[in-house]
Amino acid sequence: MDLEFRNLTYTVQSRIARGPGKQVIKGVSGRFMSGQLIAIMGPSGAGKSSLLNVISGYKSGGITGELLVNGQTRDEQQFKRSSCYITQEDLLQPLLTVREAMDVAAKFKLPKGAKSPSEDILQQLGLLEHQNTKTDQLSGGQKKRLAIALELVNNPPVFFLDEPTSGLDNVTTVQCIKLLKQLARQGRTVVCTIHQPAASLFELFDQAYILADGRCIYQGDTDAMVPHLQSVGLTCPRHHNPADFIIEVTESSQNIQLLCDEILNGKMYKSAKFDTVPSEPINNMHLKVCYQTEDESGETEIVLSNEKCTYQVKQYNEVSNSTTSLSQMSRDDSSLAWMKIQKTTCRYPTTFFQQFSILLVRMMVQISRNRQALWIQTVHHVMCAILVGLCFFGTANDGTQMFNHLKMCVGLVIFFAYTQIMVPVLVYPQEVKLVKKEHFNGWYSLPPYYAALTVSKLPVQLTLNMVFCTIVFFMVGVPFDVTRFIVFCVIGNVVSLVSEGIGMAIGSVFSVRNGCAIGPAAIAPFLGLAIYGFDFAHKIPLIMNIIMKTSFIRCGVVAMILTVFGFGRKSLDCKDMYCHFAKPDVLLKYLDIENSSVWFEILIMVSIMVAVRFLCYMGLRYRFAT
Ligand SMILES: Nc1ncnc2c1ncn2[C@@H]1O[C@H](COP(=O)(O)OP(=O)(O)OP(=O)(O)O)[C@@H](O)[C@H]1O
Repeated sequence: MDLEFRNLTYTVQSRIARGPGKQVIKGVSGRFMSGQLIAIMGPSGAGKSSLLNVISGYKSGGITGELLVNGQTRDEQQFKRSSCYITQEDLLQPLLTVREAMDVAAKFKLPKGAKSPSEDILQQLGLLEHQNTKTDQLSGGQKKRLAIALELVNNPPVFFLDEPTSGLDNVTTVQCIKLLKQLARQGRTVVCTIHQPAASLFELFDQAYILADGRCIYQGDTDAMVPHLQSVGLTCPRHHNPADFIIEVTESSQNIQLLCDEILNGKMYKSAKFDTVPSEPINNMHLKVCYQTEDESGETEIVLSNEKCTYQVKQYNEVSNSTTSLSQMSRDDSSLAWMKIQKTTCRYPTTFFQQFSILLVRMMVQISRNRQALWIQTVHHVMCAILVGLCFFGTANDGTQMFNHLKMCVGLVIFFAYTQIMVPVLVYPQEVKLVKKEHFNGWYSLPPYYAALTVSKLPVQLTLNMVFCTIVFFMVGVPFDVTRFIVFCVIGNVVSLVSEGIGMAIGSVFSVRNGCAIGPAAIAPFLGLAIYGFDFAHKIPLIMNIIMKTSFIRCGVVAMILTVFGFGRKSLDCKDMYCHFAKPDVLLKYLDIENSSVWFEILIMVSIMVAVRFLCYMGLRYRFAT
């Protein structure tokens, strides 16, 4: 697939300062041909990652200009199905083996019943011997290769990689770039950003696209760069790395301007194979009519429109003839054939329920293998339950301890709220990055992911909450009644699900650093409203009263008190001469909740839970769209 972009700009809007925004990419043009390995280079902050994100579709807002595929304005949905994006960070599903990760990718990406190519790909990429190693135990280079292998499962014709060599040593870097070159030689378009490669590495690339200050200062064959620089009076010293030299010359803004003007901000392509550099910009060459088709006999035919296009095809054949098998592969990978296949299939090769079940199984396996987290959660719940139980041990029937019972109800609700909000706030930002990558690369859609995420956590969460509630209930000595006990556990679980929803909503939108501060802060208003709502509910205007009733902590506490002291609870023992609150009804009246219904409070909490989980879903959609 040949990619082209014309007069591309990308503007980022500051979240804090208002204004026209910062233009990161400034009207650049360029084209990336299939069968080529292309390096986007430039000094730090030049806009390399931004350009890659824009061309790949990973970023979609704040963009102007034209994006074309095989010369035609591209259909974003269709293009996404034909390309994949490999992020700089090695985002791999933890706690799965290499083979399991590959098999999951194959299940998502291939139609049901299709033979999984996992073994062949692992063999080709030298990962077969590590197929039983967990993904988090792989070395940096192996992780990078696995990230590529996962996307190779459905053999997309376009690969985008953001700094694939970052964090790798020299030997592994060369191996990685050679692998990418091999992928390109098989007919794919492989575009990656890279930071000042060594001279030997630079030579491995077919094309260099150099950016400085958001503008293109060179586009063309890597071996044509030094002659081009010389032609504009910037002579690269002998034995100097050309990749270093071009970055060095960008220190001067005059050089940037000169080079940008020479290359027409990317409209010109410099080729070493041309004796004469084309005098006209490439975008006037009508390259769009140069594409491959497959007729009914399966033969690949090259359709040409003009002489300039013939050159491109000759160059392509020259490369692909170098090995017989690769030329065969390039036929198989004919971009048009790919487009034909993609047009007939929907966005995902699997249905909602298939995606849901694959995700659910994957999540359950990961949860069950995360022994450390399971132990920490279990110990936390049991220890806290025992501590609460010891604080209020056997006092449930003591009429003089009524206010301590109230404190216990408030304490239990706060325990569930804070325990459940912090885990997703800490874990979710990283998970969102990984899920965004998989979603962007067309593995699955958001609804089945979200459904699986919600369901997968329930068994462990509900079990631990039940354990906590049981220990507290019996240690404190609340009179046992089946309904009371079940409702007691239900309230704990509902409060924990609301808090988890709030934590997920925060974690999906904010980074860990911000989330840590926002998490507890998000609970605070509910807590404040709860306290305020108890003391002054009868003294404040109706509207304020309604707002306060939306505090899920207040609902939880009220429901908890109604459960502990309701359901026909008998009078408590009184060791003093007079116990004002020995009769539970007196306490409920004093708290102004004698007419409240435990079911109504639970209903409000369930509504809040649905609302926050919907907010979380919308937060994820927002993150994935930007
Ligand atoms: N969301 C954003 N908000 C504000 N500025 C941004 C945003 N995204 C990118 N930028 C700015 O755009 C410029 C280009 O960023 P980009 O990450 O594309 O550069 P880069 O060439 O990839 O840099 P590096 O090699 O250091 O990763 C930088 O000055 C960066 O600060």
